[in-house]
Amino acid sequence: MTTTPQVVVHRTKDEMVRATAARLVTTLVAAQTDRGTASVVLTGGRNGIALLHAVAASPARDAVDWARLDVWWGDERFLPAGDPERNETQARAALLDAVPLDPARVHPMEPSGGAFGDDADAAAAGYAAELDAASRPEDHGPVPSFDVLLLGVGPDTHVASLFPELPGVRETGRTVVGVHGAPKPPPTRVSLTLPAIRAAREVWLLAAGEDKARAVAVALTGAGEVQAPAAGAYGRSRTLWLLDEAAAARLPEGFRAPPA
Ligand SMILES: O=C1O[C@H](COP(=O)(O)O)[C@@H](O)[C@H](O)[C@H]1O
Repeated sequence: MTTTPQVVVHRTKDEMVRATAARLVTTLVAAQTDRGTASVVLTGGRNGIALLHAVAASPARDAVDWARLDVWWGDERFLPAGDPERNETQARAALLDAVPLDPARVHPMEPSGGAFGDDADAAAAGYAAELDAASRPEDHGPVPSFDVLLLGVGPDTHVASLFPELPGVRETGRTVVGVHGAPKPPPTRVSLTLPAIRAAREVWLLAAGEDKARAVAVALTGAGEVQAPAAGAYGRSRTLWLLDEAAAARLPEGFRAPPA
């Protein structure tokens, strides 16, 4: 099922990030109230990491029971463990090291030189197996029903490490793929596929800044997902685009949610 995207526009990137941090805390607390546990899929990139810094700085963060949160990643730059460009390294520095998570519930993608050596495809298959092992009968598939899946939107409309026209965005069978020849460095990556992304209850796409305005407009006005991967990212219950004014600047009239 495709959920109709809801577009929320904040005045500035800073407001977008702080409001999204509050929204994330509230959503995770609600999931823990309803189901006893919660799960989040993290993104890298400027906005995704800024969001984690904002959660860390929020006094409300203690409302989350961090020990009952499963943390996954939507994509990873296939680099050695601890490399500053790895999404995991940045997420740990921004938030994860500051909150009392259960280490067994934190699921980074393998680094290069790790359990799968330099084989990104094997690392992808390993992550797919980890997701499969974590999924329950009620998930109806090989991926858990994540509560919130976060995606930064690249200026070329990429999400996770699914880039326009590369094979990963066309994948319909596997839940995780190795990515080779990515146009944004590093060229080798590991990424959830669109079917895995769509297993999430809520998918939140983050974009701020004028360099994202074209991508936002293209993805929301009928582009195909092979040419504009962000167009194919949606959640089972909700798809939210969280923007600042600069990123929303090229959207036609009528796309914004009415002010709350
Ligand atoms: O390389 C990546 O880029 C995207 C978007 O990043 P941004 O800095 O343009 O917002 C990000 O979503 C992805 O996780 C990351 O690996």
